[in-house]
Amino acid sequence: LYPQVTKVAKYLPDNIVTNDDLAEVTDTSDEWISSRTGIRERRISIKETTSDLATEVAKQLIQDLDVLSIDFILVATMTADYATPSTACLVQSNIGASNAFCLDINAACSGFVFAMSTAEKFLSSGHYKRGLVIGAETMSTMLNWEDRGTAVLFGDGAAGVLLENTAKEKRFIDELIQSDGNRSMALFGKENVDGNPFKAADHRVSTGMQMDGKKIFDFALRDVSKNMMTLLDRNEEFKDSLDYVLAHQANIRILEAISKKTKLPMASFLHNVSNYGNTSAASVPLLLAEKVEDGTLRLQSNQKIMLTGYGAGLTWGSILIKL
Ligand SMILES: O=C(O)C1CCN(c2ccc(-c3cc(CO)ccc3Cl)cn2)CC1
Repeated sequence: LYPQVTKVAKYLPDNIVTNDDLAEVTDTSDEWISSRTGIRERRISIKETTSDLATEVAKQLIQDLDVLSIDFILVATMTADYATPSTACLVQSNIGASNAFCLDINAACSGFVFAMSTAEKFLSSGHYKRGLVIGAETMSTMLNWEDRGTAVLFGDGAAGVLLENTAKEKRFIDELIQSDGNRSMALFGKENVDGNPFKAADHRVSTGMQMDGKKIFDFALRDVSKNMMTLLDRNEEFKDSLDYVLAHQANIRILEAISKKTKLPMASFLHNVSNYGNTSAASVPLLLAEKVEDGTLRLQSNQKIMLTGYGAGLTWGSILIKL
């Protein structure tokens, strides 16, 4: 038996922040944000942490399951509650999955794709049968709210899948997972750890996300398009009949540009960035969950999809899946 997606779930903080709401707290406008990114609103958590969001997803995924049958929990996040313990361990405690091993994966906006690739190897090894793979972020905790160029792009949210060895034929068809650490400083951020009074002033890094938008845009257009085409060119069956691309939802303009460069029709690029902004590792699973819930995608349908992540690291990667 082979690994397959048997359930999807999503969870979003209630608090909706529109572009106009942002225009009241920083020097921006609905026109600037929506014309350049396609984003109209996003969720900003008031008191829920990343582990709270991930736990709500996990609770939905284990419904009518024996929680003790969960072999592992992977949480893809760059906004973990703590450096340690992992957010995955907090989720384990919250749902009582006492037989699972748990770990976080930090591959920024490629996190969910990297975690799906990792989970598939755990399941294909024959050692494990069932696992949760969740992308969860409270990006609002790491934004530099003085930098209107980045603070307006991101949002909070979580979504994930139940993966089980229940398929009679292979459904994870192929993958191409890449990184380039040489370009790490094009997009980076950290928590405020400069409280240490002994730290020399010139060793203090300003907190929050810092992004060279142009460099990242060009990276996404060049490297991600090449990744997708390389993968499709070596999988004829997919190339001719790919149903949908579920790519990281950073910016609608980048999806349009990738569509043009790869000659994959824009209609095949599912998108919901307008409602959630860039939720980093949560964006691909959030799109997957929404499109299953609205019937565009159907589990066990044999629909051919490509999951694609790209972001800080730099990291990027795609997986071809038959649902
Ligand atoms: O048009 C403009 O002036 C600006 C130009 C800069 N923009 C950008 C640039 C980069 C990203 C981005 C971010 C990540 C991180 O998850 C990953 C992938 C991408 Cl492509 C999103 N927006 C916004 C509009």
